[in-house]
Amino acid sequence: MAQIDFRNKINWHRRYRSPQGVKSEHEILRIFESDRGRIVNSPAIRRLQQKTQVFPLERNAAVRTRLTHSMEVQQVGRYIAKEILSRLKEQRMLKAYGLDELTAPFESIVEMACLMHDIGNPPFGHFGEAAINDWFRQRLCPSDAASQPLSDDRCMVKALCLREGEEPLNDLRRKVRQDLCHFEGNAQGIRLVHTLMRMNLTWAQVGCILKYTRPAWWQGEPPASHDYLMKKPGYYFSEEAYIERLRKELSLSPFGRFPLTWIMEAADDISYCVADLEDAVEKRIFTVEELYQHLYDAWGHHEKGSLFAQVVENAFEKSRSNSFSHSTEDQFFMYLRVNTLNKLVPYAASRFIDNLPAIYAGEFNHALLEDDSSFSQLLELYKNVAMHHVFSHPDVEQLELQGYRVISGLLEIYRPLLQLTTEAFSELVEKERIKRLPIETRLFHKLSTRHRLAYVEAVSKIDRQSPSWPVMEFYYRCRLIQDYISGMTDLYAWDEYRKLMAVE
Ligand SMILES: Nc1nc2c(ncn2[C@H]2C[C@H](O)[C@@H](COP(=O)(O)OP(=O)(O)OP(=O)(O)O)O2)c(=O)[nH]1
Ligand SMILES: [Mg+2]
Repeated sequence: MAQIDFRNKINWHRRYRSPQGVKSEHEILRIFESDRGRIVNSPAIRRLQQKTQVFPLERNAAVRTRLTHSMEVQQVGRYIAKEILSRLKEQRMLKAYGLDELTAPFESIVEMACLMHDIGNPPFGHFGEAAINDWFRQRLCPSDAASQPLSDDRCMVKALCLREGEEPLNDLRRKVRQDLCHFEGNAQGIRLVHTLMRMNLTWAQVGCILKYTRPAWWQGEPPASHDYLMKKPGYYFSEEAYIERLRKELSLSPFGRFPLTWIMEAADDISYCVADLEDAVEKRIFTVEELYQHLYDAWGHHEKGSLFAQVVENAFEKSRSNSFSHSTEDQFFMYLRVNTLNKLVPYAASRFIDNLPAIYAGEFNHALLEDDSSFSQLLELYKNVAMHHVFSHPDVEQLELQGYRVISGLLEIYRPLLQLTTEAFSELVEKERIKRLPIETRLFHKLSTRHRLAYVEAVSKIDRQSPSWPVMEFYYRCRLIQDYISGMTDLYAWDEYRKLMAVE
């Protein structure tokens, strides 16, 4: 394995107009401060304030949104990063790992990746994702393209149907059909940061949000050595060349991950597991007493001094013993959060350090908090109780079904744009108004300029005489629709849907 030297990973260059030459510690710090400014001031971050964490369309402002959740993840990520760096300092390993002048960028990259980690999530979270994928799957049937050209290929788009004897083109058709049916929040995040918002962040900062390393067009099982890292799609065909360059810039192996990404992932896991339970109490899905009982029952085996006793039981007892100054609920969650962090953060830090060679190489095929320790068991406990008692609550499921319906409905409304021929759509893009296409013209005007420009730029690079032109044009047109709909906030999607369905 390569020698650990973080100077080869914390690459402060940018894709465009990159700083050049040798940089001092101070100058490198400034580059990462610039990344922070670009991220914090981005409208995509602000949109997270109206996106679902667990409860769609929530009016109670004390319940978390994706934005308030992301701020908490940022704080936990910073805590883990500091813990790792302090330990390495005590072990006098900072210099050996090339980190002695890079501790501040290390922390900053983790923090900002945490703040951005959900930036590509569509409205209504996983239900929005499922709605997009189901809708495209029903029309493109990627499974029919998996083998030879079929006479009964159910794909509704002519340009994407496989044809005898058109082999290289058929491969492209397979790839496109697969890719478009694997919309994923993390992959959309990469697209947003690079292609749509053109934030031009440092390579290291983007590398840190590449959570999964499977291309969206991947078919079949991922290799066992990378089955965790390739659990979900991490980037699209449209960003293939960019990711290839990113890999070179960060010395990443083909399906390897950037080392600091494991910290972002652990911070997310630690944050949401307690927060989701707290939100459920705020929403009166259960009381603290009922929650405690659920946790107690689900833990099963109770032994004196267990992690459950140290964290959950301790929080419960403390919150009852001094309930005069605050509400029991606030007290319970304060202690539960503090106890949980005090156990899980040091554990995540030691897992990172103990597995540093594999993590540095990008090949550690697990989450930091995924092993058979009691620490991972505690995290699982919180998630299981949330799964059984919160996500499955009738009100939550009702709203999720509505969210699914809204996203499918919006796709249906915009379908006329996908039904135009390549020639007709190209004419519409060029002239922006075509008399014989009144509906398509009006739908086209509703798309955001940023997304339209990304489409125009992508198709401008394709040779219109090449046989792949209609395939690629249609690909980018679908991306355009997915960009537009996934970029909406929950509330915006809801309002748009009602307006366009003319129900008010
Ligand atoms: N309402 C609802 N929320 C859910 C459900 N499953 C998970 N959640 C919540 C729990 C967490 O607050 C949050 C999990 O975050 P993400 O949606 O980003 O997924 P996760 O981080 O697990 O996966 P990722 O690796 O980022 O794709 O979503 C569900 O079925 N319904
Ligand atoms: Mg996530």
